[in-house]
Amino acid sequence: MEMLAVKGLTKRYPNFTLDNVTFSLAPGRIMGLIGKNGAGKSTTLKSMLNLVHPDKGSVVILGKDFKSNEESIKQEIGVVLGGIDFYQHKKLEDITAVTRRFYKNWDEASYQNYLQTFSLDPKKKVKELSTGMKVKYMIALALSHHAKLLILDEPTSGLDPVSRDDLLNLFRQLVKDGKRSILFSTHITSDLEKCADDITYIKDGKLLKSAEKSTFIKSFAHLKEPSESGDLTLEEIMVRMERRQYNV
Ligand SMILES: Nc1ncnc2c1ncn2[C@@H]1O[C@H](COP(=O)(O)OP(=O)(O)OP(=O)(O)O)[C@@H](O)[C@H]1O
Repeated sequence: MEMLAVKGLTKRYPNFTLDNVTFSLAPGRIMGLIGKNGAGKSTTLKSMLNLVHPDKGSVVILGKDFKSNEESIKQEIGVVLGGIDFYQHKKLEDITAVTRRFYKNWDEASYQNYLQTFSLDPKKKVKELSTGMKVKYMIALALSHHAKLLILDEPTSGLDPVSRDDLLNLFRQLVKDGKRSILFSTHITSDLEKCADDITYIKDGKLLKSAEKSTFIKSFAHLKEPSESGDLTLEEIMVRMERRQYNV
């Protein structure tokens, strides 16, 4: 069974349309959602989760239609969009106390274990955490209710190279038993060279390509210069696809 199947997702804003986006994610895999600023990555994630109401399309998560099973599916997924900056003055233990009540399958032993693993002090306030620690705390909350699908909007942005590498390693560990999958948006393409299995590329609100990483890269071979040997990097693919001409 697929972890996630998005079909024909469409969201119209006055000056932007997310247009008929379709992709799917299998168990045990990490998918990177890429696209330049304003391409529609966040709109894709928000529309999938009904945080903004899509005009068309269907989203099936863990075999169930999201719209008609929203409450039960939310118990089985972990979503980190935008972080926890609202709660700057709250202690982690207070945020956890609220979160814990929401999830029927909250696993306190797992939670305590993740706090230890990630060196998180529950007595600390959000404002006292580094960006990397905040992301790890959000992931600890998601994992403590045994989320099978993690959906993360730019989890590595603002992280230094060492913290980013650490988080990407964690992502690989999380999917290694084949029971979880991760979908995350980023414009740091080197993240994906390191850790993604699949790439979904949104350009101007449209799906340009969604495929397993090496297939994805090979499908852009036509962008290579005659003198270039080997595959293009994801960065080269994005830059060449998006390059604009200025008549100045
Ligand atoms: N609530 C809204 N009302 C109107 N337009 C919106 C709204 N939210 C987003 N948009 C528009 O939708 C487009 C896509 O935005 P979106 O945030 O999905 O892009 P993104 O790929 O996530 O960009 P970034 O990499 O900068 O985060 C933008 O043109 C944006 O202005």
